[in-house]
Amino acid sequence: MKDEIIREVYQVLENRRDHTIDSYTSRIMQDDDKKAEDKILEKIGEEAAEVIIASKNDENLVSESADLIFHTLLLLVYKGVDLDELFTEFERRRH
Ligand SMILES: N=c1c2ncn([C@@H]3O[C@H](COP(=O)(O)OP(=O)(O)OP(=O)(O)O)[C@@H](O)[C@H]3O)c2ncn1[C@@H]1O[C@H](COP(=O)(O)O)[C@@H](O)[C@H]1O
Repeated sequence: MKDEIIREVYQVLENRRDHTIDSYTSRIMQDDDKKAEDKILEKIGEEAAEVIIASKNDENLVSESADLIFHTLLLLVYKGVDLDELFTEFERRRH
């Protein structure tokens, strides 16, 4: 199933967090305490703005949304949230 890619990427990000390598996600998560979190939060802010612009211009909406979702997942991994917590939250809201 295509939606398995989210779980797959999440696992890669957890791995990057726990086993440092020379890569974008690994590097951003290894920054000292507050700095790492601030960098990820800054990216989320930028990507959110890019989604707004993409929507208004009817251009690159899928790609910009993927960037925003990706960086949100990165934040959850950095903060130690289990992916199932996110899925459970969506299930809880389902009516
Ligand atoms: N899905 C993504 C993904 N989406 C976006 N990005 C990166 O996020 C960064 C910021 O995106 P931007 O659009 O802001 O690009 P930019 O303006 O060049 O960014 P800056 O670095 O200059 O801020 C870029 O370096 C993108 O390559 C991603 N990097 C990684 N992944 C996934 O995460 C996994 C682990 O990544 P690595 O740590 O690179 O191995 C990969 O296998 C992928 O599946």
